[in-house]
Amino acid sequence: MEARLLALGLDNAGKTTLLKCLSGEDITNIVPTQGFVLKSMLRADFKLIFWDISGQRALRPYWRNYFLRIDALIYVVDCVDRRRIIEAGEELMQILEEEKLEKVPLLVFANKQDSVFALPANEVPTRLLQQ
Ligand SMILES: Nc1nc2c(ncn2[C@@H]2O[C@H](COP(=O)(O)OP(=O)(O)OP(=O)(O)O)[C@@H](O)[C@H]2O)c(=O)[nH]1
Ligand SMILES: [Mg+2]
Repeated sequence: MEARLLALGLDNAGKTTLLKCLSGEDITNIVPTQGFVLKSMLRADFKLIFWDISGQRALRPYWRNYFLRIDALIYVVDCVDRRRIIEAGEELMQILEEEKLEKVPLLVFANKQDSVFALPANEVPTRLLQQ
């Protein structure tokens, strides 16, 4: 069995860190992703293929190039960066308008909950939707 997952979210949200954590890699020296990184993880007889895409504003128009044949979408939100929560919401809304993603399950990952300044995870959906 094989599943293709796409990680999206604003720059600095923590996509690369999350994926490296999942694959048990060192997370001490993570740099902003340039373009995209393809990551493969084998779990028992299950293969997970992750597309880790840059969240930099200039590269966001390219997100849609990865929407084909995706089994799930993980949208990572930096809960400490309250200033950009509306921007994160706007980008998410644009993604959800894509026909190719119509039937694709979405996980919104309320990241950086270890920080005392983080917006609590249960408040994230409402804040993302406020425009
Ligand atoms: N406190 C805290 N910091 C985190 C967490 N996850 C990521 N970070 C930090 O957030 C910064 C950005 O992490 P990245 O994983 O590079 O973010 P990204 O979403 O891949 O960013 P781009 O590749 O530029 O799109 C780094 O300094 C990480 O150490 C978290 O759960 N808690
Ligand atoms: Mg990255």
